[in-house]
Amino acid sequence: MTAHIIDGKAFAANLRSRIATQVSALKERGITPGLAVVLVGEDPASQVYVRSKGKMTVEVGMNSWQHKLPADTPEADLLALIDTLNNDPAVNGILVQLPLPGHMDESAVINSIAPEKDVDGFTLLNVGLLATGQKAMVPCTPLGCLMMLRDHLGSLSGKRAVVIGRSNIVGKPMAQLLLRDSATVTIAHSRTTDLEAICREADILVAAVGRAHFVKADWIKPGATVIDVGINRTDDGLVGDVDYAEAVKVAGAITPVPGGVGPMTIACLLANTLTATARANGLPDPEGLTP
Ligand SMILES: Nc1nc2c(c(=O)[nH]1)N[C@@H](CN(C=O)c1ccc(C(=O)N[C@@H](CCC(=O)O)C(=O)O)cc1)CN2
Repeated sequence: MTAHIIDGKAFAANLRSRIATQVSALKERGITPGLAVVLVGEDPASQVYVRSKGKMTVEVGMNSWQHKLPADTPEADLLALIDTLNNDPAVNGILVQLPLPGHMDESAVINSIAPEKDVDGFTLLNVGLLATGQKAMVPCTPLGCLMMLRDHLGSLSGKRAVVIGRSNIVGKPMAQLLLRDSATVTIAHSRTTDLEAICREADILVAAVGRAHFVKADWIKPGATVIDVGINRTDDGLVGDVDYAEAVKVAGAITPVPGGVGPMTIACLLANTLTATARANGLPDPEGLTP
């Protein structure tokens, strides 16, 4: 028996089409959501992601602005740009593409974004709101994973979830979201002792460790749902954190790489931009786009 393949590409396309419908409805009320994306430097992967974000923002009917700054831009110039965007009422969402060049203080830059426009959900306020179970902007990648998990499993209540990875962008917020859905959550990482045994207890296994084929098939409980967040460029092309070819024979369901979590990241960015727009205009949160 092979696992059900969770098709993130199709799921994301469906999500974008629902977002486009809700954007049309807002436009009829004279409101056009707008997303500003800032890219500093010429990292090739970041350039691809930013281009893709701009294209999809326009496709769902939103306004899109892209600010591309040279790699040696002084941090003060970037902070000044963010301040301008914070004060522009046409801009509902602001995203600074990561990673930033080494001379910049990532935390200072992120926390200069107005929390209500922080569609990445990375500012301290949004991190704290999520951690305390309050209305927050939720980081896009974990939000996309949660949507796919709920769609596949229904209720997550009581399920044993293991998240491998403790990053601020994926691991920690993913764990918060699973906890919020009443899963029993373990955050593991590359230094966790007995990692394999811990993984084997998981009904839900989220791999976000950033190492190609790190998770082996015999770490997976038969029938478990496996979400692979890894994007690793190798000589064999783009691969995830899970040894997919073997894992697919053990898991009950699994996301592929590419075509799993990645496309959901951008769709959820658009979802967050719509949510930020609704909140800025005193409207209820859009249906089905927030946790
Ligand atoms: N400010 C942010 N920076 C970064 C984030 C983020 O959420 N906010 N996440 C990643 C990069 N990222 C979006 O920015 C991203 C990564 C991957 C994909 C994607 O669709 N991947 C495809 C494969 C594409 C390829 O060939 O490279 C897939 O998995 O199918 C979208 C967005 C780091 N920076």
